[in-house]
Amino acid sequence: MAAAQPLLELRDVSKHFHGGGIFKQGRKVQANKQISLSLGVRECLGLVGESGSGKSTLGRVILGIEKPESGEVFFQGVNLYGKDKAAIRQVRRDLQVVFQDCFSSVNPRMTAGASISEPLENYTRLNYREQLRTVGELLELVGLNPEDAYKYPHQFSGGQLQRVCIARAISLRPKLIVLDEAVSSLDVVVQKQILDLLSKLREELDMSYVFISHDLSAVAHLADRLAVMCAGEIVERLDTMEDIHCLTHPVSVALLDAVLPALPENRAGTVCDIAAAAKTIGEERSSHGI
Ligand SMILES: Nc1ncnc2c1ncn2[C@@H]1O[C@H](COP(=O)(O)OP(=O)(O)OP(=O)(O)O)[C@@H](O)[C@H]1O
Repeated sequence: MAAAQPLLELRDVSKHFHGGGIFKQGRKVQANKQISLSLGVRECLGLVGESGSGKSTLGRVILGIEKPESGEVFFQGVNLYGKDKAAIRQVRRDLQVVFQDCFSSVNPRMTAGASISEPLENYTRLNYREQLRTVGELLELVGLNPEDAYKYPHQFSGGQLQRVCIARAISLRPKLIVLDEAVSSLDVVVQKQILDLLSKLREELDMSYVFISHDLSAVAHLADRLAVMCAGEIVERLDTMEDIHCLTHPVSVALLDAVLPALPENRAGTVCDIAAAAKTIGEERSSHGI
C-alpha cells in the first residue's frame, strides 16, 4: 500500500538574497540551503534557530510568497511555485500565517470583525448575515466575545489582538498555519494561554502548524517534531520532543541553555538538566497557574 501523501513537502529548497545599498554591495546571503522536510496532517513542526538562521524566510517559502531559486514546495500535492495557478489559488486558502506583531498585522482603521471577514470575502460567497454569524463563532472559538467584532485594534490587549489574528487565520478552516514567532512578543502568562489555545484549535480543527520560534520552551509546549536551523541549513532534527535532551549541535545546546527553568529548585546548571527543564517547563507553568 502506498504511503499517505504528506500535507507539506519541501525538496532541496534553496533561497538566497543579494544585499542592497552602498554598505552591502554584492554580498550574497544564503538564507535557506538545500532544505528538505515534510509535515503530516495534524502535526506541528517546531522550527528553531538563532536570529538570522533563515527561519522566517523558510516560513515565507512554505507560504508560497518567497520563490526559492531551486527546489520544490508541495502543499496538498500542488507545487506552490509551479504552473497550475488555479490549483495554487485553490490550496492557498488552506495555508495561513500568524505573525509575531499582531498590531502591524491588522489595519488599525478596521474593526476586528472586518479584519476577520477579509479572507471570507476573498474566498467565500457568504452573505452579510452569514459573515456576521461566522465572525461571532470565530471570536468565540478563540476565547473572545462576538461583540468584540466591533472593536478597533487599539481597544485590545496584545494577547486579545493575537486571538483576533488567530481567528482571521482559521476563518477559512486552513490545513496548515505558519506561526512565525506568534507568541514571542507576549508575556509568559499570555504566551501560555495562546499556546493552549493553539493546541486546542489544532485538535478541534485538524490543523498542522509550522511553529517558528527561538524559544525552545514554547516550542516544546506545542511541537511534535523539531528542526534546528543554523546559517540557512537544518543542522539537527528530532522526530519526537521526548528526545529534546539528546540535542547535540552547538546551536541546539545554546538554545537549550537559553531556557531558564521556571523554578529555582530546577536550576541545577547542566545542559542536560536544562534540557529536562525545557521539556517540563510547560507543566511547571500550568501547575503554578501561569
Ligand atoms: N528581503 C531580504 N533581503 C535581503 N536579505 C534578507 C531578506 N530577508 C532575509 N534576509 C536575510 O536572510 C537571512 C535569514 O533571515 P531570516 O529573517 O529568514 O532569519 P530568521 O532566522 O527568521 O531571523 P529572526 O529570528 O531574527 O527573525 C538574514 O541574514 C537576513 O538578513
